[in-house]
Amino acid sequence: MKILTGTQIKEADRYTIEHEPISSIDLMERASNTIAEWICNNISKASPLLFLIGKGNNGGDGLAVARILFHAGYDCSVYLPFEKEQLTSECAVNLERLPSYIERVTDIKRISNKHILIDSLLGTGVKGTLKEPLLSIIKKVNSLSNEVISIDLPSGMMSEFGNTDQTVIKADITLTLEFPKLAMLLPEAGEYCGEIITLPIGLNREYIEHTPSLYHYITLDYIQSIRLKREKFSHKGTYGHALLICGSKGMAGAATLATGAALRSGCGLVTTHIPYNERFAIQANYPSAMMSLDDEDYFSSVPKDLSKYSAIGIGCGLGQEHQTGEAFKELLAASYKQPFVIDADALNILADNYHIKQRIPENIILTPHPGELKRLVGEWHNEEEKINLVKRYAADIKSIIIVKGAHTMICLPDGNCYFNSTGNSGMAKGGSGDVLTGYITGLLARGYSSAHAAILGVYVHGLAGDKAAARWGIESMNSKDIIDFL
Ligand SMILES: NC(=O)C1=CN([C@@H]2O[C@H](COP(=O)(O)OP(=O)(O)OC[C@H]3O[C@@H](n4cnc5c(N)ncnc54)[C@H](OP(=O)(O)O)[C@@H]3O)[C@@H](O)[C@H]2O)[C@@H](O)CC1
Ligand SMILES: [K+]
Repeated sequence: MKILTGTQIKEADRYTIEHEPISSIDLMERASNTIAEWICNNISKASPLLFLIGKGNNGGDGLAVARILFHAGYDCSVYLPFEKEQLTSECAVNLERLPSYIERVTDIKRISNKHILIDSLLGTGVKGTLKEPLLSIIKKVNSLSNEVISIDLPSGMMSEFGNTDQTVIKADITLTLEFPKLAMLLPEAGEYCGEIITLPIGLNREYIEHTPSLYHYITLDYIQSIRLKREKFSHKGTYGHALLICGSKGMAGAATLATGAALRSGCGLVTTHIPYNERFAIQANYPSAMMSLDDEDYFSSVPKDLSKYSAIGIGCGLGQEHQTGEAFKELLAASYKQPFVIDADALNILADNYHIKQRIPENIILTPHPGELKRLVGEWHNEEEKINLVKRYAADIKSIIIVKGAHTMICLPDGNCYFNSTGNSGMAKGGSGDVLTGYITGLLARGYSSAHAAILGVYVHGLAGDKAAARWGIESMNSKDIIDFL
């Protein structure tokens, strides 16, 4: 799913009104019906709803939803801190349509803690730092313990960048219209959204298809469209051979997790290159994997006959011994330009070694967490700068960078960025990255292109994490549980 900018969304709004055709007020009504339907299906009528209304069309949505839910039997009241003359025309029409039985709250200090607050103060129209009276209202709301549901965006949040010092409503749920907005997926302010629910409101398909965007949200439909079929008349040779170069003294766990994940990818064979003394964990846990053994307690010698491997993953638990760096260099020189995944210590070796950066083949996949990313691309001061640094580095090495975190971002060398829609904070634990590296290496061996392996790998890894969280709880789940659900 494309992610359009706030400006593009306004244009899509205008285009839809002109070409469907539909009037602006009817489009607002359609959006409001969709929002109201979601609330009817998910929020009990026992909870009183207090609508916080702004003077723009986001406020218009709030007033229309209040009316629809009132007629559906909800206990609704509204708080409107503006005069009628200040409202946009659609907002004013919806104020006129509001049944007089709906209570008008005049003092925000009188909100009871039983109310669910429906935040429709500001949507995509916000510009710059917040002005009064909204600044004080949003600060007040953030000091309360009430549940908050935001319409379109948590009020105050700008759709793309510039949220570093912005005051934003802290929502528990955000019902966003048509597309998630880029800022919702970035660490700067993404935390303010709570759970993100995307509600289609029927903006013009043709306009959306023809509007260029470098940003995409990964959906299940897209994942299903890129999945490869498994042939009936096939054998293990059909599905590729993954080589993992992982583990060092005391770090056999990382290699074991990567191996287990690669075995779930659908590839035909998995070989793990690991120090001889660390081989037991893999033998005991994953008899389906083969091993290539290193005489040292760390990666020191390139596995024999690299031509038989269709993809190579290197880095999990590797350590940063000098000899490991040398062996990495030899590996790159001896490889047959197979697709690579480079993770963890191998990324740190890459960041510190210009000669290795010069030798890496094109179209490989780098999987840094934020600390490793800084070593690769340098420091940033805000999300816009970070994304630009990542795009530049990906273009420079003509490869894919997976920036791990909430809504993991996959940046392709052509500048397209895909944001993940699966995963949870229970995955922020040791070993999750090893599972991802093993799984993506397996997908590359299985025959996926680098871009598809990265996108599919990240999505399925997050989905497995969500299933592990449902089974064990977000606190208790650990990285090995993710493998069980791949
Ligand atoms: N996309 C679609 O297809 C559809 C979109 N729809 C809905 O429309 C919403 C967008 O509506 P919108 O454009 O009227 O803007 P909105 O967010 O309500 O705010 C505008 C007001 O904010 C004010 N303001 C600005 N900055 C401020 C600041 N820093 N601090 C304080 N105030 C500030 C500004 O006032 P001003 O500064 O100009 O005095 C202006 O009056 C969108 O999010 C969605 O909910 C649906 O109805 C149907 C289909
Ligand atoms: K809002």
